[in-house]
Amino acid sequence: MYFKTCPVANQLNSCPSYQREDILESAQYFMGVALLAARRSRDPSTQVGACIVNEEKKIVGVGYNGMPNGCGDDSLPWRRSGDNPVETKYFYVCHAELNAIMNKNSADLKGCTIYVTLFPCNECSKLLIQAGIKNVIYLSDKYHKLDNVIASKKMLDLAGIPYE
Ligand SMILES: O=c1[nH]c(=O)n([C@H]2C[C@H](O)[C@@H](COP(=O)(O)O)O2)cc1CO
Ligand SMILES: [Zn+2]
Repeated sequence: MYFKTCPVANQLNSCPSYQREDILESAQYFMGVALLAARRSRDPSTQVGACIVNEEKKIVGVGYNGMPNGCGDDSLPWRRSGDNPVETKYFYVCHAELNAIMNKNSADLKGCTIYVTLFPCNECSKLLIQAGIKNVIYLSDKYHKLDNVIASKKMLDLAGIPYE
């Protein structure tokens, strides 16, 4: 049993078995890392972060949505709509999940959990499934009515990957 205040000396930290108890839970920590990564995104409307964690609870990949490497942050559009889809961001932006997978520092991602601030789209779910990710933890599901998210959930269900 551990005490915040040592019951013997009635003094903080004086007990050899003292340890802090109000620590961040691991799920909060990993989602916190995803949220911090999202803050690196230059997308003016939606910033997404992803943090991939292995079965030993070690972070093995982090990413956020951004333009492809070498394409220059000012060379491609960030707008959401326009007369020509080529002039919107959607053809270009690399999703947070893709970047987290590509940034992995382990041989593979089999059995990993992904913490992601926005529910993965259908393309990202394909990547997660093929990479061997076994669990999805998300914060926002703001696009749950969109077909791509419905399709995404369909694939995750079929692949036996829970999301919560
Ligand atoms: O799975 C995802 N991962 C991800 O990084 N994104 C990014 C792509 C865009 O930069 C942004 C969505 O933009 P918007 O909300 O303006 O449509 O979020 C979007 C999704 C799902 O839509
Ligand atoms: Zn996606």
